[in-house]
Amino acid sequence: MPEPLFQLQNVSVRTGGQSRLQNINLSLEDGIHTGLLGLNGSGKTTILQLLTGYVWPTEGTVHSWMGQHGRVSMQTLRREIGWVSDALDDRYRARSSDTALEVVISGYFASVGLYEEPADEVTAYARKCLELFQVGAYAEKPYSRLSQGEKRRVMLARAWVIRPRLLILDEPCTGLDVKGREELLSILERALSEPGAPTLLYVTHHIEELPPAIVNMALLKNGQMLEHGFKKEVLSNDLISEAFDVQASISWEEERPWLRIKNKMKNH
Ligand SMILES: Nc1ncnc2c1ncn2[C@@H]1O[C@H](COP(=O)(O)OP(=O)(O)OP(=O)(O)O)[C@@H](O)[C@H]1O
Repeated sequence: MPEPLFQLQNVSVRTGGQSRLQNINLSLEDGIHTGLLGLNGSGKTTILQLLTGYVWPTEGTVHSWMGQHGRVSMQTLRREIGWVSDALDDRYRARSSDTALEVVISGYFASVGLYEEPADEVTAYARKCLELFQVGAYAEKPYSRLSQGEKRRVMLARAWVIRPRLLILDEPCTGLDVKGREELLSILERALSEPGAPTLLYVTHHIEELPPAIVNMALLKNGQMLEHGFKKEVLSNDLISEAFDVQASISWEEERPWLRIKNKMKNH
């Protein structure tokens, strides 16, 4: 059995009287890439914040491979988690002259902007990460002038440069056209087959963009876990219809699921 990287046990989160998650049990296994799926407001971001210690459970416990949250240094843990999100991209908006290479190296220092002189090995590895995500040619270009697809790949390289154990991709295909999405997914798939690649947690509300490498799925609805387990069992017609409040069916093309809506709103 693979060892759990993270385990949420009976976790509930309430903030300011509002329930965000209720009685969540979730185990992320080392080397088993997992997708986290649910509509807007279903609790996906709250789970990410729990894993990274930016939100604490009102009830229940969170464990990582380092130990129970609250008993281990969150700073040390965060050094081993790569997180790609639009929120991070936004923080680079004001830094229009940073090059793609500087953006990647800043990931090594867990900063937005580069304030330290990197060792040669760090710079060399940052270039390798850019190559891995096929944006090596843009190393000296300002990040702000890259296309959405190129920016996203630079951000992947930024997350990769710390050699994370867990790689969180939070809606990585938002804003990409179909070609950009497919390019990103195939480059990601190749990167995940590299020796020492991290375990992936892929967060989305779009089924079509789940990469083939995903093995397990966790399906959320209204702050509750509808189902968690092997993807082909979790992504069933009934469970997806329930999660998305529509009559839906899933068809599989090799390892990729595609969604078809049979009719409009389920309960309307
Ligand atoms: N800081 C907060 N204080 C109170 N309630 C919050 C807070 N952040 C989120 N919530 C609520 O918690 C629930 C889950 O939100 P969350 O952001 O985790 O969902 P999500 O699945 O990530 O949504 P999206 O796909 O829109 O990002 C929602 O009802 C939301 O309104």
